[in-house]
Amino acid sequence: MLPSKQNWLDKLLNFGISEDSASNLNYKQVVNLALALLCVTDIGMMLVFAVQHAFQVVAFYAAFLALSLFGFYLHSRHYFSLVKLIVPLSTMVQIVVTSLFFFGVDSDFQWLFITVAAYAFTAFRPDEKVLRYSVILLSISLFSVCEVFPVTGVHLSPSQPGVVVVLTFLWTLFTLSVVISVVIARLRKVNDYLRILAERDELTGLANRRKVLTDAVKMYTEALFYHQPCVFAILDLDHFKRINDTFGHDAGDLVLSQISSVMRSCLNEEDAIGRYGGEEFVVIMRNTTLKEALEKMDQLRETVENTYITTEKGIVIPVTVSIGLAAISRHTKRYEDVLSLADTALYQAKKAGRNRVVSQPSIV
Ligand SMILES: Nc1nc2c(ncn2[C@@H]2O[C@H](COP(=O)(O)OP(=O)(O)OP(=O)(O)O)[C@@H](O)[C@H]2O)c(=O)[nH]1
Repeated sequence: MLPSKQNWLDKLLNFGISEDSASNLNYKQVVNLALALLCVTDIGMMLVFAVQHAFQVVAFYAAFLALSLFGFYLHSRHYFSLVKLIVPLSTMVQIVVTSLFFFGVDSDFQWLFITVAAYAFTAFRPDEKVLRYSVILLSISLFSVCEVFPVTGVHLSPSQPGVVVVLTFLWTLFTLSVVISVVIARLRKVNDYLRILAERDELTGLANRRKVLTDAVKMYTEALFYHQPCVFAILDLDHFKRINDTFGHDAGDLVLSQISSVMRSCLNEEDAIGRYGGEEFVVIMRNTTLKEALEKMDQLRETVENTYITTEKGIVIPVTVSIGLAAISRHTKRYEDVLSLADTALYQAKKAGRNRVVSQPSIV
């Protein structure tokens, strides 16, 4: 099967980039993209001039193609800073020589300097301002040289400059849109990653308090809107302080993370679970009656009771959980009311001896 377009693009953008270079990731990807675009341009130019039998010019572009490929090699050998400079310098030389000596400035080929400026803005970090603005200034100067010395191209017939103008415009447009779309795609990925970080509890991998409460509001509203049953549960590990005091805080962390996975595995995809705080969790079961939720939570309680957490030192820690349940009803005006009822039920479960499930209202 052929790899998807996204796969190809990702492979190209990440060529020669190792895990440890995450802080430079976007800049390195822009350099890879620029190298790839340079290769495509050089191959295109070689074809154009080969058709015109201008083989010295073909050799000129072949040399720059080799330089770009060497750039990929250097990149894979971690000479990133060098490659980052080779790209704009190689591009500028090619644009100047092509404008002044091959196509002539009538072709407006020199407008490709816009892509060098775009590169300078996206490939150099904010702390590399000197390099960034040097490249931009050099591009502007060379562009001005091309505009001031109106040399007629030696390789274009009188009608051809117009075609080159159109192609230059299209290639600039294409290059800029590729750079912009890559930058936007990267921003989106970073954004998604940050959102996941902001919504996840680091220790347990479950949703954190903010996320599970957002889910609670959403599921509460949906249940009211579609007239579906929905149950909230608060789960609290029993005597957790004792676990910490007896086996140490690290063992407590281990219990929290492993019991979280066990609890998640007892739920459906549709159910939401999150760490409410400390050793307390919230579960929201959509489209579930109180009776069904009681059964499900009792199974979960039993599974936790039968799970023995073993520490690195081989110490086995028994864990139990108490659970309070409450369903959305016409008496509940806000999701906080349901949570508060579930909390009351949890208190009753604790008071009645722990390791049990109690609902509000209770059903026998
Ligand atoms: N290891 C560890 N302990 C935590 C964490 N968050 C909270 N705790 C501890 O959890 C304990 C909760 O204790 P309590 O609120 O007294 O509850 P409990 O001992 O479970 O007693 P009951 O709930 O009445 O069964 C406290 O000792 C907290 O320090 C955490 O992230 N890691």
